[in-house]
Amino acid sequence: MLIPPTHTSRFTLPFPLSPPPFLAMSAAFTSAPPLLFRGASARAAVIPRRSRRARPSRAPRMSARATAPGNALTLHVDAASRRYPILFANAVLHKPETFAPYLTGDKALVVTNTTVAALYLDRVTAALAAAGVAVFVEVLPDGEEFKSLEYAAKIWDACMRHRLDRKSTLVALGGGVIGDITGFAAAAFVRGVPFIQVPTTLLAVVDSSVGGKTAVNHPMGKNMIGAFYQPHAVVVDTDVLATLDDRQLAAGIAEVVKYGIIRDWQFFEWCEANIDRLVARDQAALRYAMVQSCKHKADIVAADERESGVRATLNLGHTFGHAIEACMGYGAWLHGEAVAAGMVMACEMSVRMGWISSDVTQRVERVFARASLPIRPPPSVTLQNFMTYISVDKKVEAGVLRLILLEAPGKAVLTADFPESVLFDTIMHYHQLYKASPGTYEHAMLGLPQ
Ligand SMILES: O=C(O)C(=O)C[C@@H](O)[C@H](O)[C@H](O)COP(=O)(O)O
Repeated sequence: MLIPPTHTSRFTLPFPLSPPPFLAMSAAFTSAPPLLFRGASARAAVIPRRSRRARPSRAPRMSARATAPGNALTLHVDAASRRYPILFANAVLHKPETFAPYLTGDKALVVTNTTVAALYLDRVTAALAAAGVAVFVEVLPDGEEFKSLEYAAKIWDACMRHRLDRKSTLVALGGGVIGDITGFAAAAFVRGVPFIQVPTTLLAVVDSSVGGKTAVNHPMGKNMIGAFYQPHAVVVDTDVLATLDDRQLAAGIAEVVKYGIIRDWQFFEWCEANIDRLVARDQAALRYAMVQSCKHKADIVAADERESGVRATLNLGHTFGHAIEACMGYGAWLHGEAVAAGMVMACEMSVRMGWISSDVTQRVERVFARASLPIRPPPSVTLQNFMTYISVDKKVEAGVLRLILLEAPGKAVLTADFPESVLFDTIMHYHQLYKASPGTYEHAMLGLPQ
């Protein structure tokens, strides 16, 4: 039996929680132990806060170093387990020299999806072959719903079939799903083979390809099965963004804006001022956004590779967002879309805690709305659904729920220092908004499944 610390209040929502319909067979949910809440009075901020009404953050000093001539740019990620480059260039996917420095053995397996294969697979396989390795290919279906153990096993089958060995390289050519599942397959195959990230979505460039979080989803929770496993290189060919559809572009913009919200308010203000350029794919604006985002990510990963502290702030909005993704069925909402709505919810909760003014939430909502991102959770995800998925969030420790909230504009904090009522009220706020004005609410969800 779990004995909670004395200052921790027990979670009071009725248990056992009911699973959403598509998980009705899952006994694991119905036997879930209660979450614990520390409550607002306890000493609980995991990353210490200075004062409740802290000032907006100034731009942090970033350590990622940039090298490379001309239009090309190389940043470095100094993770504790591996140092590796993020290469920015254009029109480089067909060039053997793009990959050659990072290939170790005599074989490479390119993992991609059906959409990306049609666009870029030929040039990547040609470049790898010209770099001197035997090249094999595994093409997965496109979508978050395929980021599962079943599809990771297909990658391992391919590794076995083609007799890959410890020096062989896996190449993840695609967006976040392909990067995460391939990285996970690389981490586990013969206990670890080298892999190269070749992100083809904005979200993968600015977020998932950097930092070594690899994983597959479990029906009960997003990214629940995975490993911290850094790539040997991240190759960003900025030309690939030209083929990205508008929805995918917006999903990436959500993660770009996140860096401003969590640690660099000046960058948020730059995003506010330049959101129309980003949406219009202005090359200079996109490049600036990508480089700034990767610098932030590299900086955080260098400080805290395995998320024992500051790295958790990258999870702003993810507790709510992951609940939306899992509850709606993986793939119904894109990750970036769910996280955008989740970030709005986290801001709203921070307002209710009295830590930031409502003006901050409104500004975040305006930027997301201009990028055609949802700023409301779907009404079909009930309070109980939210709590069911939140109960398996990776930031829950010893049964205590911890969230990323804002203590100031540009200053995120990992904290258990909130009463459960504020969390419930925040979630219920959206249900009340929906009831009061379904039409307006639907507009704020932009036609996504409800
Ligand atoms: O790199 C990180 O750390 C992040 O949390 C970045 C997130 O934006 C990303 O979605 C990540 O995959 C989420 O990780 P998880 O641990 O919440 O599953």
